[in-house]
Amino acid sequence: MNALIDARDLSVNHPGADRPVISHIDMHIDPAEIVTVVGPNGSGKSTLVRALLGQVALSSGKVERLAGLRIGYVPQRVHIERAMPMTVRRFLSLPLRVNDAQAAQVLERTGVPGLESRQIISLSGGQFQRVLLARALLNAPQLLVLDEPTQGLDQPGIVAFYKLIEEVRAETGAAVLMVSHDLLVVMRASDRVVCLNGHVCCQGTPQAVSAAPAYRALFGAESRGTLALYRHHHDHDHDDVGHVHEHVHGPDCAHDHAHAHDHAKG
Ligand SMILES: Nc1ncnc2c1ncn2[C@@H]1O[C@H](COP(=O)(O)OP(=O)(O)OP(=O)(O)O)[C@@H](O)[C@H]1O
Repeated sequence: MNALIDARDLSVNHPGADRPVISHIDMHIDPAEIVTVVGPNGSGKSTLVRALLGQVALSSGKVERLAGLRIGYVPQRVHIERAMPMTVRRFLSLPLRVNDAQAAQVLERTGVPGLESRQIISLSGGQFQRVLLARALLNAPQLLVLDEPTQGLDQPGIVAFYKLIEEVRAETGAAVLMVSHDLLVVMRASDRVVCLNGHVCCQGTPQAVSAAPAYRALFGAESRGTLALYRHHHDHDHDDVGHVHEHVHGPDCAHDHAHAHDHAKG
């Protein structure tokens, strides 16, 4: 089946920056898969997502999106919307007008039924994220794009949110592209993980990425938790963990080589 998005050799230079924020990235999103982008602050995750959506100018490369692709996008910075005096019902009708039944149904689906008359500003962080997800689902997206959807949620809230995402994927067949800092939960809930630090350090199944030196170097102590998650199951021969694609550094790399030392150490 055709990829929903296929990107080749993507580089983005923000105005005034002395080097590319992201460089030479190849990436694709297939139908119905959950792909999560992880990486340190400032590693270009949001820029990559916006480049895939055609929202930033590319300095190199090409992005192909399936013709007519329906995308439900929840951007990272929605605090302005949140501060506006507005009911949930009205918020759901922006920009796409929906009827009461559709609004009620989508709120039910995202686990926050009956919130229509509540002011956006009065919602808890977890309720607000579910309302954002509800709005993103209204145009029956083939691809949901969620930029740090669990920011500000506590651990049970994070786990519950990812569970909801998996349910939505199973029901609708939508692919999901996420940016996240919740390494442990991401590893459980994703089909594929892309580890970013200006360039793609490594990508593959969660299991393969969690064992990759580049991932371990980038996330240090935090990565041990995700590796342990898989080691736990490795009391038998297990070659089929999927392939990890690691970036090979060259003389033209314009990015931070922090993790290259780890390769050298073996
Ligand atoms: N529109 C812009 N103009 C100039 N610089 C930008 C712009 N957007 C992002 N940047 C810079 O590009 C770098 C990468 O930003 P980006 O938001 O893509 O990273 P991120 O990995 O999503 O970060 P975080 O985890 O903190 O959200 C940062 O140094 C940021 O300041």
